[in-house]
Amino acid sequence: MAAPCDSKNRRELRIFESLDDLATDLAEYIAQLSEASVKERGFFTIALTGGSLISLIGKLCEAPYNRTVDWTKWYVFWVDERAVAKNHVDSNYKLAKDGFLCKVPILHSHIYSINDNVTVKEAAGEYKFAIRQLVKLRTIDVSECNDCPKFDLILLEAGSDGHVASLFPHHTTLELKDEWVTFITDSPEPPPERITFTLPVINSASNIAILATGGEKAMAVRAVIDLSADILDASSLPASMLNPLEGKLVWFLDRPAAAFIDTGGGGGDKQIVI
Ligand SMILES: O=C1O[C@H](COP(=O)(O)O)[C@@H](O)[C@H](O)[C@H]1O
Repeated sequence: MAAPCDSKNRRELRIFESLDDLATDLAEYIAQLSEASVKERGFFTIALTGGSLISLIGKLCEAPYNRTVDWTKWYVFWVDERAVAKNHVDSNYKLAKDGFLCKVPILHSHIYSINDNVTVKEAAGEYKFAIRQLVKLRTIDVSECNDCPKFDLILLEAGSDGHVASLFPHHTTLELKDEWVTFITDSPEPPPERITFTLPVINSASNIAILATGGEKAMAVRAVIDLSADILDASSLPASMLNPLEGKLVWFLDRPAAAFIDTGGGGGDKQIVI
């Protein structure tokens, strides 16, 4: 029986002068987590998302990481997927395959993409089943707080409305406590049908990295980071509901996205524990 855990809410902000600086630091951060997980558990389980994230992890495909990362120990998942064919321009799988997976030697059998040939309900069920099998084998670690899968790293990107994965403001999916994976048919952003991890799974990860780049995300970033304690209705801003139970949350921001938060003045790349 899992014991409830108190969230330590360990959060860190990393703010970069350029996207190139951000991408360099992000690649090093992922490579270090991969090395630590492989050393400790023999595997590295990572869940990807869509958006600009994939191009920002591109430096992992280059030297030194293309040689130093133990790619054969990687297991790749998706935090969310859109219900479109795998060769569709909106597919998060296609984005990751073309921009990242085809450039590194991850084993094909370790890539857990979401079925695009069945209904979203069936795809969510199949995906949950696959994850459950890997939890039983301890390829995916398990949270001692709630028996949820505990991914080594979940990568997210905040939308300008504060959504993360396919968890949108005020949506009932934000209330799910017992489901690992769910589906929606009414996404406010196209396409309407999507499959997504729930908050309990995301918050059970050992590490959550969330990216926000560009000025159009600055208001949402400010609301989550500076004002999160004052938000009366957290569901208006799903990114404010990221609250790792045992893990660590790191925000990767460029200057435009960090424009409205207090970074203590001065320029240069910054790392702030909050
Ligand atoms: O719809 C989605 O959006 C987010 C990123 O938001 P964007 O506004 O920067 O496009 C993405 O992370 C998520 O995987 C995706 O399905």
